[in-house]
Amino acid sequence: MTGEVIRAQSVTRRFGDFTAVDSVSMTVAPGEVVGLLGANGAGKTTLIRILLGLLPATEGAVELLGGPPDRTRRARLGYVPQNLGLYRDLTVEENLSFSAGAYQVGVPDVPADLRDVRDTLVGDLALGAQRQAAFFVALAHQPSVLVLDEPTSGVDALSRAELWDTIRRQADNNVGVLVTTHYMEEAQQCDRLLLMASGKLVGSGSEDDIIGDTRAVAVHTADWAAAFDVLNRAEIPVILAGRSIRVPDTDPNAIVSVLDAAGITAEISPVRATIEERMLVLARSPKP
Ligand SMILES: Nc1ncnc2c1ncn2[C@@H]1O[C@H](COP(=O)(O)OP(=O)(O)OP(=O)(O)O)[C@@H](O)[C@H]1O
Repeated sequence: MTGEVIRAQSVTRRFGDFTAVDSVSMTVAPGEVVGLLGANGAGKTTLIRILLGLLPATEGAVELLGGPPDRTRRARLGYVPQNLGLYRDLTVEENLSFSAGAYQVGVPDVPADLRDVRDTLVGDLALGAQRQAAFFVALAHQPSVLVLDEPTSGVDALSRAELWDTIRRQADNNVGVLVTTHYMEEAQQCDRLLLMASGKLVGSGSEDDIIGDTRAVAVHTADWAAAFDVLNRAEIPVILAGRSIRVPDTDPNAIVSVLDAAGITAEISPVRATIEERMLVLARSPKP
């Protein structure tokens, strides 16, 4: 028996010849928010489904709340899957009643933000309100562990901030939270990060730990569109953010010579990579 709410020990999942999760060990403790990061297809959802006992591992062991992830332990879990897990042809209130019945708890009051739409079919709600409802339903039975698969995807910035307030309040009440996200500003709100690439856990710890010594080059030029085009054609991993050009994990001299050859004047400054750039580097060389 461990103090963690989630524990994976050398978990592997294969689909035929393909290894979706490759020998991953990780934990989530009560009261901490752990962010699970990785590019599309890195294996995050597959790992989550194994952790929750919804998919068997090919090898390795998982514990949810100190034991096998069976129905009894899942009753203490709040889970918001990517597709939200709500009944779209039931109203918000009906979803809440249904879930409360399944968990054998009283039906909580609909929160103020959702009161106007309590009698609306979930399928007719805007995505932000659907996500809010899914959160509320997942929390209604006061779970000890919360697992959120891209909980704020497609939600506006204000609703995102509110959902994160809710996540933080749960952790403050000693709930262990595992959350996947594609938003790097959200990754920064986690207590600890796990980074997956090609099924493997390739980084863990703080943002600094994840980035490690990965460097990037910032390219400043008035001809940013032409510079982007030329670098892209040279198969240099260039990123355009607004009018800023960044190139992770590449020799600055290679960038200068491609730009020189195209007659583009630019100022080049080596900088520390961001988490997104670290992920891009890993996605391009999937043998970490
Ligand atoms: N049932 C399955 N059969 C075959 N391959 C699968 C199955 N489920 C997942 N995969 C594959 O496993 C890999 C990991 O998928 P997974 O959904 O876990 O990634 P992810 O990191 O959650 O990606 P995303 O951010 O897009 O949700 C993908 O290549 C996916 O196609």
